[in-house]
Amino acid sequence: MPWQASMASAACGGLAWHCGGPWEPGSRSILRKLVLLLGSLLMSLYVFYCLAGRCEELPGAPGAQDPGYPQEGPQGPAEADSTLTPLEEGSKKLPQAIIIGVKKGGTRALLEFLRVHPDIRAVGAEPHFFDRNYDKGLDWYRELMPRTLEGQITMEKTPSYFVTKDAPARISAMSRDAKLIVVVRDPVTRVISDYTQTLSKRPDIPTFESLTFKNRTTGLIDTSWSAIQIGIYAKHLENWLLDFPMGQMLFVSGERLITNPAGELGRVQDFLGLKRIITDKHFYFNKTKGFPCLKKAEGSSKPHCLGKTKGRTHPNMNSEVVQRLREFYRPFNMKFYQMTGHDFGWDNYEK
Ligand SMILES: Nc1ncnc2c1ncn2[C@@H]1O[C@H](COP(=O)(O)OS(=O)(=O)O)[C@@H](OP(=O)(O)O)[C@H]1O
Repeated sequence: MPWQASMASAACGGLAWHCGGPWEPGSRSILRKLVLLLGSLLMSLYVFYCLAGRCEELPGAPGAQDPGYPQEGPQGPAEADSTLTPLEEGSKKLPQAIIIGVKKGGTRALLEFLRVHPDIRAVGAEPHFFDRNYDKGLDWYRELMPRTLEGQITMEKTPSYFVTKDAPARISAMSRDAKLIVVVRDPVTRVISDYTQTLSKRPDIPTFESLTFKNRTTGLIDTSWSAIQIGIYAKHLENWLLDFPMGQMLFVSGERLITNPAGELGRVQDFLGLKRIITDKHFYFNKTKGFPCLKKAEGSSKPHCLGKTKGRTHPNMNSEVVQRLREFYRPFNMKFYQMTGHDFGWDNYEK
Protein backbone atom coordinates (compact mmCIF):
# COMPACT_ATOMS: atom_id res chain seq x y z
CA MET A 1 0.00 0.00 0.00
CA PRO A 2 1.43 3.41 -0.95
CA TRP A 3 2.08 5.64 2.16
CA GLN A 4 -0.72 8.10 1.13
CA ALA A 5 -3.28 5.30 1.06
CA SER A 6 -2.26 3.92 4.43
CA MET A 7 -2.42 7.45 6.07
CA ALA A 8 -5.89 8.05 4.61
CA SER A 9 -7.12 4.73 5.90
CA ALA A 10 -5.89 5.57 9.43
CA ALA A 11 -7.46 9.09 9.36
CA CYS A 12 -10.76 7.66 8.13
CA GLY A 13 -10.78 5.19 11.02
CA GLY A 14 -12.10 2.54 8.68
CA LEU A 15 -15.24 4.60 7.86
CA ALA A 16 -14.91 3.99 4.18
CA TRP A 17 -18.32 5.59 3.33
CA HIS A 18 -17.00 8.83 4.79
CA CYS A 19 -13.69 8.70 3.10
CA GLY A 20 -14.30 7.22 -0.27
CA GLY A 21 -14.86 10.60 -2.06
CA PRO A 22 -12.78 12.20 -4.74
CA TRP A 23 -10.65 14.00 -2.15
CA GLU A 24 -6.99 13.77 -1.85
CA PRO A 25 -5.98 12.26 1.54
CA GLY A 26 -4.39 15.58 2.80
CA SER A 27 -7.43 17.76 1.97
CA ARG A 28 -9.77 15.10 3.48
CA SER A 29 -8.05 15.49 6.83
CA ILE A 30 -8.30 19.31 6.63
CA LEU A 31 -12.00 19.09 5.74
CA ARG A 32 -12.61 16.76 8.68
CA LYS A 33 -10.93 19.25 11.04
CA LEU A 34 -13.00 22.08 9.56
CA VAL A 35 -16.26 20.16 10.07
CA LEU A 36 -15.31 19.41 13.69
CA LEU A 37 -14.39 23.05 14.30
CA LEU A 38 -17.66 24.30 12.81
CA GLY A 39 -19.60 21.75 14.87
CA SER A 40 -18.01 22.85 18.14
CA LEU A 41 -18.51 26.51 17.22
CA LEU A 42 -22.23 25.92 16.66
CA MET A 43 -22.49 23.97 19.94
CA SER A 44 -20.80 26.79 21.89
CA LEU A 45 -23.11 29.34 20.28
CA TYR A 46 -26.17 27.29 21.32
CA VAL A 47 -24.87 26.94 24.90
CA PHE A 48 -24.34 30.73 25.15
CA TYR A 49 -27.81 31.29 23.72
CA CYS A 50 -29.33 29.06 26.37
CA LEU A 51 -27.31 30.63 29.16
CA ALA A 52 -28.77 33.95 28.11
CA GLY A 53 -32.19 32.37 28.76
CA ARG A 54 -33.23 32.54 25.15
CA CYS A 55 -33.51 28.86 24.20
CA GLU A 56 -36.94 28.53 25.98
CA GLU A 57 -38.25 30.69 23.17
CA LEU A 58 -37.25 28.04 20.69
CA PRO A 59 -40.14 25.83 19.66
CA GLY A 60 -39.86 22.42 21.24
CA ALA A 61 -37.59 23.49 24.13
CA PRO A 62 -38.78 22.23 27.57
CA GLY A 63 -41.47 24.49 28.99
CA ALA A 64 -42.07 26.45 25.83
CA GLN A 65 -45.79 26.82 25.09
CA ASP A 66 -46.47 23.90 27.37
CA PRO A 67 -49.35 24.89 29.65
CA GLY A 68 -48.76 21.87 31.86
CA TYR A 69 -45.12 22.73 32.47
CA PRO A 70 -44.64 23.97 36.05
CA GLN A 71 -43.23 27.47 35.63
CA GLU A 72 -43.54 28.40 39.30
CA GLY A 73 -44.41 26.92 42.66
CA PRO A 74 -47.76 27.07 44.46
CA GLN A 75 -47.83 30.85 44.28
CA GLY A 76 -47.16 30.95 40.55
CA PRO A 77 -49.64 31.97 37.87
CA ALA A 78 -52.60 29.76 37.12
CA GLU A 79 -52.55 27.05 34.50
CA ALA A 80 -55.32 28.81 32.63
CA ASP A 81 -52.79 31.55 31.81
CA SER A 82 -51.37 30.75 28.39
CA THR A 83 -48.71 33.48 28.79
CA LEU A 84 -47.09 32.05 31.92
CA THR A 85 -45.07 34.55 33.93
CA PRO A 86 -41.36 33.72 33.98
CA LEU A 87 -39.95 34.07 37.50
CA GLU A 88 -38.15 37.34 36.90
CA GLU A 89 -40.85 39.14 34.94
CA GLY A 90 -43.20 41.77 36.31
CA SER A 91 -42.71 43.69 39.53
CA LYS A 92 -43.74 43.49 43.16
CA LYS A 93 -46.62 45.82 43.97
CA LEU A 94 -48.55 46.73 47.10
CA PRO A 95 -51.88 44.88 47.20
CA GLN A 96 -54.84 46.45 45.46
CA ALA A 97 -57.26 44.08 47.23
CA ILE A 98 -57.10 42.55 50.72
CA ILE A 99 -59.15 39.90 52.49
CA ILE A 100 -59.35 41.62 55.89
CA GLY A 101 -61.45 39.08 57.81
CA VAL A 102 -63.00 37.51 59.64
CA LYS A 103 -61.01 34.95 61.56
CA LYS A 104 -62.51 31.48 60.96
CA GLY A 105 -64.86 32.95 58.34
CA GLY A 106 -63.48 30.94 55.40
CA THR A 107 -60.70 33.36 54.39
CA ARG A 108 -58.24 30.62 53.36
CA ALA A 109 -60.82 28.93 51.15
CA LEU A 110 -61.60 32.23 49.44
CA LEU A 111 -57.94 33.07 48.80
CA GLU A 112 -57.10 29.59 47.50
CA PHE A 113 -60.09 29.67 45.16
CA LEU A 114 -59.24 33.17 43.92
CA ARG A 115 -55.69 32.15 43.11
CA VAL A 116 -57.03 30.00 40.31
CA HIS A 117 -57.73 33.23 38.42
CA PRO A 118 -54.89 34.14 36.02
CA ASP A 119 -55.25 37.83 36.88
CA ILE A 120 -54.82 37.33 40.61
CA ARG A 121 -51.48 36.80 42.32
CA ALA A 122 -51.50 36.40 46.08
CA VAL A 123 -49.06 35.91 48.89
CA GLY A 124 -49.72 32.57 50.60
CA ALA A 125 -48.82 33.33 54.23
CA GLU A 126 -50.59 35.98 56.29
CA PRO A 127 -48.31 39.08 56.33
CA HIS A 128 -49.97 40.69 59.44
CA PHE A 129 -48.56 43.98 58.21
CA PHE A 130 -51.31 46.36 59.34
CA ASP A 131 -51.51 44.88 62.83
CA ARG A 132 -48.21 43.34 64.00
CA ASN A 133 -45.59 44.42 61.46
CA TYR A 134 -46.51 48.00 60.58
CA ASP A 135 -43.24 49.40 61.92
CA LYS A 136 -41.36 47.35 59.28
CA GLY A 137 -42.57 49.78 56.63
CA LEU A 138 -44.21 49.56 53.20
CA ASP A 139 -41.03 48.41 51.42
CA TRP A 140 -40.87 45.35 53.66
CA TYR A 141 -44.56 44.68 52.92
CA ARG A 142 -44.11 45.10 49.14
CA GLU A 143 -41.16 42.74 49.17
CA LEU A 144 -43.45 39.93 50.45
CA MET A 145 -45.67 40.21 47.40
CA PRO A 146 -45.40 38.04 44.30
CA ARG A 147 -44.43 39.66 41.02
CA THR A 148 -47.30 40.77 38.83
CA LEU A 149 -47.67 41.80 35.23
CA GLU A 150 -49.74 44.73 33.97
CA GLY A 151 -53.42 44.12 34.74
CA GLN A 152 -52.85 41.47 37.41
CA ILE A 153 -54.14 42.11 40.93
CA THR A 154 -51.91 41.61 43.98
CA MET A 155 -53.72 40.21 47.03
CA GLU A 156 -53.12 39.05 50.58
CA LYS A 157 -55.28 37.87 53.45
CA THR A 158 -54.88 38.59 57.15
CA PRO A 159 -58.17 37.99 59.01
CA SER A 160 -57.17 39.92 62.14
CA TYR A 161 -57.21 43.24 60.24
CA PHE A 162 -61.00 43.38 60.56
CA VAL A 163 -60.78 43.79 64.35
CA THR A 164 -57.63 45.96 64.41
CA LYS A 165 -58.51 49.52 65.40
CA ASP A 166 -55.73 51.17 63.35
CA ALA A 167 -55.98 48.93 60.28
CA PRO A 168 -58.52 51.04 58.31
CA ALA A 169 -56.50 54.27 58.60
CA ARG A 170 -53.26 52.44 57.83
CA ILE A 171 -54.65 50.70 54.74
CA SER A 172 -56.19 53.96 53.57
CA ALA A 173 -52.80 55.69 53.99
CA MET A 174 -51.31 53.02 51.70
CA SER A 175 -54.10 53.27 49.15
CA ARG A 176 -57.46 55.02 49.36
CA ASP A 177 -58.64 52.83 46.46
CA ALA A 178 -57.89 49.48 48.10
CA LYS A 179 -60.69 46.95 47.75
CA LEU A 180 -61.58 45.17 50.97
CA ILE A 181 -63.17 41.76 51.22
CA VAL A 182 -64.69 40.37 54.42
CA VAL A 183 -65.78 36.75 54.68
CA VAL A 184 -68.41 36.68 57.41
CA ARG A 185 -69.86 33.63 59.11
CA ASP A 186 -72.60 33.12 61.72
CA PRO A 187 -70.89 34.62 64.80
CA VAL A 188 -72.06 31.68 66.96
CA THR A 189 -70.46 28.99 64.75
CA ARG A 190 -67.50 31.33 64.30
CA VAL A 191 -66.81 31.54 68.05
CA ILE A 192 -67.15 27.75 68.36
CA SER A 193 -64.74 27.31 65.44
CA ASP A 194 -62.30 29.73 67.09
CA TYR A 195 -62.54 27.85 70.39
CA THR A 196 -62.07 24.49 68.61
CA GLN A 197 -58.88 25.79 67.02
CA THR A 198 -57.45 27.01 70.36
CA LEU A 199 -58.44 23.74 72.03
CA SER A 200 -56.57 21.76 69.36
CA LYS A 201 -53.38 23.68 70.21
CA ARG A 202 -53.86 23.91 74.00
CA PRO A 203 -56.10 21.12 75.32
CA ASP A 204 -55.90 22.50 78.90
CA ILE A 205 -57.91 25.70 78.27
CA PRO A 206 -61.11 26.32 80.32
CA THR A 207 -64.43 25.01 79.00
CA PHE A 208 -66.29 26.92 76.27
CA GLU A 209 -69.08 27.62 78.74
CA SER A 210 -66.83 29.13 81.38
CA LEU A 211 -65.17 31.40 78.82
CA THR A 212 -68.51 32.49 77.34
CA PHE A 213 -70.17 33.72 80.54
CA LYS A 214 -69.19 36.42 82.97
CA ASN A 215 -72.02 35.19 85.14
CA ARG A 216 -73.53 31.82 84.31
CA THR A 217 -76.61 32.35 86.54
CA THR A 218 -77.65 35.65 84.99
CA GLY A 219 -76.48 34.57 81.53
CA LEU A 220 -74.24 37.62 81.19
CA ILE A 221 -71.88 37.11 78.24
CA ASP A 222 -68.18 37.87 78.75
CA THR A 223 -67.56 40.44 76.01
CA SER A 224 -63.95 40.79 77.12
CA TRP A 225 -63.24 37.37 75.54
CA SER A 226 -61.74 38.27 72.16
CA ALA A 227 -63.45 35.32 70.46
CA ILE A 228 -66.83 36.82 71.44
CA GLN A 229 -65.79 40.34 70.38
CA ILE A 230 -64.77 39.31 66.87
CA GLY A 231 -68.39 38.33 66.07
CA ILE A 232 -69.80 41.79 66.81
CA TYR A 233 -69.42 42.62 63.13
CA ALA A 234 -71.47 45.85 63.17
CA LYS A 235 -69.13 47.43 65.72
CA HIS A 236 -65.99 46.65 63.71
CA LEU A 237 -67.62 47.72 60.46
CA GLU A 238 -68.36 51.16 61.92
CA ASN A 239 -64.64 51.64 62.40
CA TRP A 240 -63.91 50.73 58.77
CA LEU A 241 -66.57 53.10 57.49
CA LEU A 242 -64.64 56.01 59.02
CA ASP A 243 -61.96 55.46 56.34
CA PHE A 244 -63.60 53.54 53.50
CA PRO A 245 -66.89 53.94 51.64
CA MET A 246 -69.21 50.94 51.65
CA GLY A 247 -68.70 50.57 47.88
CA GLN A 248 -65.07 49.56 48.47
CA MET A 249 -66.08 46.69 50.74
CA LEU A 250 -67.48 43.32 49.78
CA PHE A 251 -69.05 40.90 52.23
CA VAL A 252 -68.80 37.26 51.31
CA SER A 253 -71.03 34.74 53.06
CA GLY A 254 -68.89 32.08 54.71
CA GLU A 255 -71.89 29.72 54.59
CA ARG A 256 -72.48 30.21 50.87
CA LEU A 257 -68.78 29.82 50.21
CA ILE A 258 -69.34 26.21 51.30
CA THR A 259 -72.77 25.56 49.75
CA ASN A 260 -72.23 27.53 46.53
CA PRO A 261 -68.55 28.46 46.10
CA ALA A 262 -68.93 29.40 42.42
CA GLY A 263 -71.77 31.82 43.26
CA GLU A 264 -69.71 33.66 45.87
CA LEU A 265 -66.62 33.62 43.63
CA GLY A 266 -68.73 35.18 40.87
CA ARG A 267 -69.56 38.13 43.16
CA VAL A 268 -65.92 38.52 44.16
CA GLN A 269 -64.67 38.49 40.55
CA ASP A 270 -67.27 41.16 39.65
CA PHE A 271 -66.21 43.28 42.62
CA LEU A 272 -62.56 43.05 41.55
CA GLY A 273 -63.48 43.99 37.98
CA LEU A 274 -62.30 40.65 36.64
CA LYS A 275 -63.73 38.36 34.02
CA ARG A 276 -65.73 35.52 35.61
CA ILE A 277 -63.20 32.78 34.95
CA ILE A 278 -63.73 30.78 38.15
CA THR A 279 -67.04 28.96 37.74
CA ASP A 280 -68.76 25.82 39.05
CA LYS A 281 -66.58 23.81 36.64
CA HIS A 282 -63.63 24.45 38.98
CA PHE A 283 -65.18 22.78 42.04
CA TYR A 284 -66.26 19.37 43.20
CA PHE A 285 -67.72 18.33 46.53
CA ASN A 286 -65.35 16.02 48.40
CA LYS A 287 -67.54 13.69 50.49
CA THR A 288 -64.69 12.62 52.79
CA LYS A 289 -63.71 16.22 53.51
CA GLY A 290 -67.33 17.38 53.59
CA PHE A 291 -66.36 20.57 51.75
CA PRO A 292 -65.98 21.85 48.22
CA CYS A 293 -62.49 21.39 46.79
CA LEU A 294 -60.73 22.53 43.63
CA LYS A 295 -60.59 20.12 40.70
CA LYS A 296 -57.19 21.60 39.86
CA ALA A 297 -55.20 23.68 42.30
CA GLU A 298 -53.41 26.76 41.03
CA GLY A 299 -50.16 25.82 39.33
CA SER A 300 -51.04 22.11 39.34
CA SER A 301 -53.26 19.65 37.55
CA LYS A 302 -54.22 17.77 40.72
CA PRO A 303 -57.40 18.10 42.83
CA HIS A 304 -56.90 20.16 45.96
CA CYS A 305 -58.81 20.35 49.26
CA LEU A 306 -57.80 22.60 52.15
CA GLY A 307 -55.71 21.01 54.89
CA LYS A 308 -56.77 19.31 58.11
CA THR A 309 -56.92 22.56 60.10
CA LYS A 310 -59.76 23.74 57.86
CA GLY A 311 -63.13 22.08 58.35
CA ARG A 312 -62.55 20.65 61.81
CA THR A 313 -65.32 18.78 63.62
CA HIS A 314 -66.66 21.03 66.36
CA PRO A 315 -67.37 19.61 69.82
CA ASN A 316 -71.05 19.50 70.80
CA MET A 317 -71.93 22.58 72.82
CA ASN A 318 -74.66 22.84 75.42
CA SER A 319 -77.79 23.98 73.54
CA GLU A 320 -78.69 26.52 76.25
CA VAL A 321 -75.30 28.15 75.87
CA VAL A 322 -75.71 28.26 72.10
CA GLN A 323 -79.21 29.72 72.48
CA ARG A 324 -77.95 32.42 74.82
CA LEU A 325 -75.19 33.31 72.35
CA ARG A 326 -77.77 33.58 69.56
CA GLU A 327 -79.78 36.04 71.67
CA PHE A 328 -76.65 38.00 72.42
CA TYR A 329 -75.58 38.38 68.78
CA ARG A 330 -79.08 38.97 67.35
CA PRO A 331 -79.23 42.81 67.72
CA PHE A 332 -75.68 43.17 66.38
CA ASN A 333 -76.52 40.92 63.44
CA MET A 334 -79.63 43.00 62.67
CA LYS A 335 -77.51 46.15 62.65
CA PHE A 336 -74.97 44.44 60.41
CA TYR A 337 -77.68 43.31 57.93
CA GLN A 338 -78.98 46.86 57.85
CA MET A 339 -75.53 48.40 57.30
CA THR A 340 -74.59 45.98 54.51
CA GLY A 341 -78.08 45.77 52.99
CA HIS A 342 -77.86 41.99 53.17
CA ASP A 343 -79.55 39.43 55.45
CA PHE A 344 -77.00 36.67 55.97
CA GLY A 345 -79.68 34.40 57.46
CA TRP A 346 -77.97 33.69 60.79
CA ASP A 347 -81.09 34.50 62.75
CA ASN A 348 -83.58 32.38 60.80
CA TYR A 349 -83.61 29.64 63.40
CA GLU A 350 -86.45 28.07 65.42
CA LYS A 351 -86.88 30.13 68.57
N1 LIG B 1 -63.76 24.58 51.00
C1 LIG B 1 -63.49 24.62 52.30
N2 LIG B 1 -62.70 23.68 52.88
C2 LIG B 1 -62.42 23.73 54.19
N3 LIG B 1 -62.90 24.68 55.02
C3 LIG B 1 -63.69 25.63 54.49
C4 LIG B 1 -64.02 25.63 53.12
N4 LIG B 1 -64.83 26.69 52.89
C5 LIG B 1 -65.00 27.30 54.05
N5 LIG B 1 -64.33 26.67 55.04
C6 LIG B 1 -64.33 27.09 56.43
O1 LIG B 1 -63.18 27.87 56.68
C7 LIG B 1 -63.03 27.87 58.08
C8 LIG B 1 -61.67 28.41 58.44
O2 LIG B 1 -61.70 29.78 58.18
P1 LIG B 1 -60.41 30.62 57.89
O3 LIG B 1 -59.67 30.03 56.75
O4 LIG B 1 -60.85 32.03 57.72
O5 LIG B 1 -59.59 30.43 59.23
S1 LIG B 1 -58.37 31.30 59.76
O6 LIG B 1 -58.91 32.50 60.37
O7 LIG B 1 -57.48 31.59 58.63
O8 LIG B 1 -57.72 30.43 60.75
C9 LIG B 1 -63.27 26.43 58.49
O9 LIG B 1 -63.75 26.45 59.81
P2 LIG B 1 -63.90 25.11 60.68
O10 LIG B 1 -64.97 24.29 60.01
O11 LIG B 1 -64.30 25.54 62.02
O12 LIG B 1 -62.57 24.43 60.66
C10 LIG B 1 -64.30 25.95 57.46
O13 LIG B 1 -65.60 25.83 57.96
